[in-house]
Amino acid sequence: MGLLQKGQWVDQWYDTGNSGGEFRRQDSRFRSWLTPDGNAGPNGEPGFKAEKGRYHLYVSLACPWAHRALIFRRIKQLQNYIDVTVVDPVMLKNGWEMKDPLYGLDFLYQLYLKADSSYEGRVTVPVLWDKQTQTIVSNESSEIIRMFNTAFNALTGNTIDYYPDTLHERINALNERVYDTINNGVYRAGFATTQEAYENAYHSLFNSLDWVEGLLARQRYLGGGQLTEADWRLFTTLIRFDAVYFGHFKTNRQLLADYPAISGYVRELYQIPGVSDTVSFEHIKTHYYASHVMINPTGIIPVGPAQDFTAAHGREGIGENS
Ligand SMILES: N[C@@H](CCC(=O)N[C@@H](CS)C(=O)NCC(=O)O)C(=O)O
Repeated sequence: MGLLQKGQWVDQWYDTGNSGGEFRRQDSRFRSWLTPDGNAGPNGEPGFKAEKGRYHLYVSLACPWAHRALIFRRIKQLQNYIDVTVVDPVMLKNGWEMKDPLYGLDFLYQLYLKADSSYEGRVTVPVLWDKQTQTIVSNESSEIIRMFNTAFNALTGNTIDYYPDTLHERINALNERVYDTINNGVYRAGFATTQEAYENAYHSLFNSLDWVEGLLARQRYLGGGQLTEADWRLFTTLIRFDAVYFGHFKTNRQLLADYPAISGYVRELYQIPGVSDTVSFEHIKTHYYASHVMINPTGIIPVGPAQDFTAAHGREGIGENS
């Protein structure tokens, strides 16, 4: 675990010294957009044109943020348009390691330096790479999934919209709470270095999970009757919860298996065609338990829990009469 400083890789755990023991996630720095025609994206910067075979996605199968991008690649049928490299599950002193098919690199930080030799900061997945200009288009998963949602529609013919105009406000509000308290909330609990910071994260996490359970008892998806990006953003945290966060990050008031609506919902999303192919519990468990030596110094990877995401989800008809 480390970061780039002055063109050099430095092995360093997260610094929580100036934030009262609280883990603060660094903002992503590469924020360009893929667009159908290469015109500027929402942030006004020059865009990158959606083209078959031009872009490459670097992911970790362990990482919930990278997982979002992988799911959108699958559900938007982009497999023949964008190739993928999966980094090694264990991330230690050199950061993410890989067998890079494009340039023969060994470490993800080398790709960041190739894009920008003056880049400073953490080296994270996912990375959406442009082979043509040899740079990073984006390393921000929330924006990569928005690009995948629409940029290739004319090429693939897949026009399913996970961020429909009519639901923007609702989805944005859901995303904000889910990001702060659940997606990033589990990390704020797990990476806290003071009791207070951990407990704050723990309580806001379970307040939000109780709220999600209430919503999902009444309606099929987070935004109502329609599956949206808000569901996929939540799903990648939920699927890891009982196997990793509950124990490793000490978010252990209860298992998700003990929330009836949430657990049926996770099974439903897991069973959507193609999604299970994006889930690797081997990478998920190996990564967290073997990489975070500060939290789990023995590196022992738990054998359990026994889980069956293929069991009947029972979500048909939820919310239909309301
Ligand atoms: N905001 C980023 C966060 C990505 C992120 O933090 N990825 C983690 C893996 S789950 C990572 O690569 N961490 C390496 C590090 O922080 O050094 C996104 O959503 O794309």
